[in-house]
Amino acid sequence: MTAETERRSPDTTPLLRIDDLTRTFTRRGRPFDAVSHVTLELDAGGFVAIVGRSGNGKSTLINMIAGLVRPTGGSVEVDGLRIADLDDRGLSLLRNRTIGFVTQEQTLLGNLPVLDNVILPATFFPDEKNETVPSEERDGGDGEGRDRLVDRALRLLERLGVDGLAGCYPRELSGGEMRRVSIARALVNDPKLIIADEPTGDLDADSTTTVMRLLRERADSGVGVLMVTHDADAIDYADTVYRMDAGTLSRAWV
Ligand SMILES: Nc1ncnc2c1ncn2[C@@H]1O[C@H](COP(=O)(O)OP(=O)(O)OP(=O)(O)O)[C@@H](O)[C@H]1O
Repeated sequence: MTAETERRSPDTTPLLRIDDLTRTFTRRGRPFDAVSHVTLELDAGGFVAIVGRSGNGKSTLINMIAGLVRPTGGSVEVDGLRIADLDDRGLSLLRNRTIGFVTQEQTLLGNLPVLDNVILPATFFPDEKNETVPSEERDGGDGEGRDRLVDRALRLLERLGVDGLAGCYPRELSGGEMRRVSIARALVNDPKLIIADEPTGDLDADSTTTVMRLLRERADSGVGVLMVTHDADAIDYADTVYRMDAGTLSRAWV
């Protein structure tokens, strides 16, 4: 860890700090700010929802938080680490261990059954220090560690009402079932920060309640949750709601 990437004191640092974040794209020769000078802090245990019309920059914002899109200006710090200071491996580790990312698109691996998809994040980086996952579960390999990991994954799948699909392949699942499996995969490593892009897209009312109660519980237990949503029912579970409009973020009173 270099001086620049040294982790700051968790006592003084919010879990997520976004400072003057901007991303400019160029389309048909004309530059525009998809995200424009956004500043936001999220503490451990906080639950923030971001709403806004399609194309207003929400996905670009959360992709910058996850280090998938590089900012044009400003900075993102997650758990005391500046995203811009991390190399590819550092970013992968952060995404794997600190952030649980529920993407808008379906990203389950088609050649693996549901259960293997869910435990996959816990099988990465077997030789790295991992503070969130008990050591005996880190390798996801043979023996007791794998059994516990499988137990944890099955409990999450059960909680989300899709444990009966553990042996199925993604192509055999509906959109809403895939969404719930993706949520289980995002939570399996007990992330400190959950970023969820439309986590209730494709879900019926009962499944929406199940998912939102799970996210709320995680927040109540000290996890930071940042959710992008169009779903009025989902918004009710957040502490604070922001609106994204033409790349800028402001408090929404809903
Ligand atoms: N790589 C890119 N190059 C050029 N323009 C882009 C690129 N990615 C996104 N955009 C544009 O940036 C704007 C913001 O896109 P973004 O996907 O962040 O919106 P969004 O609010 O998440 O929309 P939705 O709710 O439909 O997912 C859109 O106008 C989009 O067309």
